[in-house]
Amino acid sequence: MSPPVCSCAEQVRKLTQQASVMRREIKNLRQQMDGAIRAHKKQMSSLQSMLTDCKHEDKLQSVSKSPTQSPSEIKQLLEQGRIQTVPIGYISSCFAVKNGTPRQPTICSSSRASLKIEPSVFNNPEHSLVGLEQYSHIWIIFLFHKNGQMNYKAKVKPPRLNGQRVGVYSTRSPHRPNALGLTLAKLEGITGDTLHLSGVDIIAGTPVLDIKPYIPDYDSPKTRRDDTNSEYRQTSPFTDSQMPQVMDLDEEPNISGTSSEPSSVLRICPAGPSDFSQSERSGSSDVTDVLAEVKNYVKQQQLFTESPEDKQTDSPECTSLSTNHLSSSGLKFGCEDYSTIAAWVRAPPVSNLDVRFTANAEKELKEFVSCNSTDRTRPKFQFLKGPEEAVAAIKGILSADPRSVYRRTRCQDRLFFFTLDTADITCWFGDGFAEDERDLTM
Ligand SMILES: C[S@@+](CC[C@H](N)C(=O)[O-])C[C@H]1O[C@@H](n2cnc3c(N)ncnc32)[C@H](O)[C@@H]1O
Repeated sequence: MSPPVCSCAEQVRKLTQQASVMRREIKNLRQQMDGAIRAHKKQMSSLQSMLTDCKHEDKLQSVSKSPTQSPSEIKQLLEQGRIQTVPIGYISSCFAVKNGTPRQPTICSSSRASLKIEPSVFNNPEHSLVGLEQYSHIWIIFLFHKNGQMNYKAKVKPPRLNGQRVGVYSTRSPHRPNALGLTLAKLEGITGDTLHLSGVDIIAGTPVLDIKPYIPDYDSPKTRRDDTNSEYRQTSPFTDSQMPQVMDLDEEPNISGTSSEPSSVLRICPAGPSDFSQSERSGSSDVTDVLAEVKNYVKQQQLFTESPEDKQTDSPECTSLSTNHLSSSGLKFGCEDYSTIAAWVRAPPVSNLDVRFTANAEKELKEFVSCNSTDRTRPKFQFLKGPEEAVAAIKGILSADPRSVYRRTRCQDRLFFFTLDTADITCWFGDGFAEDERDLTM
């Protein structure tokens, strides 16, 4: 029996109604979903911009502030000179530890190091170096991070002053408030985000806070180096009789001269091929020279303080200047344009030391190959380009006597060890001469 027509039509009507309800529900759901998607998108975009802000904030924080500081606090701290610094990179160096590291870069121009700019400081660290390749030298501002307890005193005893105290700010001592070091290094080249340097006095792992190009026009006042009267411009607080007490600072020993006094002559026997075994003696610097220089200096000072009426200016360093009249301070205009340094820095009464190599050390050093070598059978330097550079570095370091005053004056032990690049150096300091039976070891 077939169903009645009316009930079928009724069913169709009900189904049609249900379908239309369902369509409405679907439409509603779609609208809700669209709304949700829009809201989600909006939320995502605001989250994204928050994230960008956070990243920017993080970067700023990582460079100059602690995470807890707000921008206004940072501004305030900056104005007070109390910002927290963050290294722009860390030094890789042929000097692993302080012992045996030259006291100034000029002592050891063949030393090598590199500095990679931290990616946390710039998104593209290599961009920060664009243009720097045009300079031959850069200033490196770094932290003496191995100063231990950060002790510092107003007066320090530089090693080469044999116990004498001077004001910390008249020296380049690492032990100073803020423990900041300043080195003028040679820029050998740049590859990507990495600077290749030579002539450094900085140990491996040293945090670098800043680098700047060396621009002689800005950084170097006129000197009398190219002038035969240069010595006359040096200032010294010491009289002739005091002079011998002042035995140079460790900071800038004069490396042009070698010792002429038997008591200070060293014979050092760690490393070096035979053709380098005798130090090339260049120039001479002894106490007599320094005293003569100081006498000249004192003479010049007297000339400066006399009035023009008393004395017609004919001092050697001023005759070349067109303005020879006196300033209000009593100094001649023009003369003060020239830089002056303490006499005991420019020409220290302490002579440099002679450096010699034993045959065995020469032989062992010759075994070393350059950092660029592919020879795996021989000991290889990590930074140095070969034995010649190592010899130059060793001579520079030892001729300036890297020992502490205590070690030099109180210890019986004349042996001294240090590490240069991948080579361990053993040497012997002696009066006049000494033997070295030790080997250069890797
Ligand atoms: C006398 S300081 C001079 C440094 C720089 N040229 C200056 O004038 O500020 C050089 C000595 O500092 C020491 N030194 C180097 N790097 C250091 C570091 N990261 N922490 C502590 N001492 C360091 C080494 O012993 C080196 O002989």
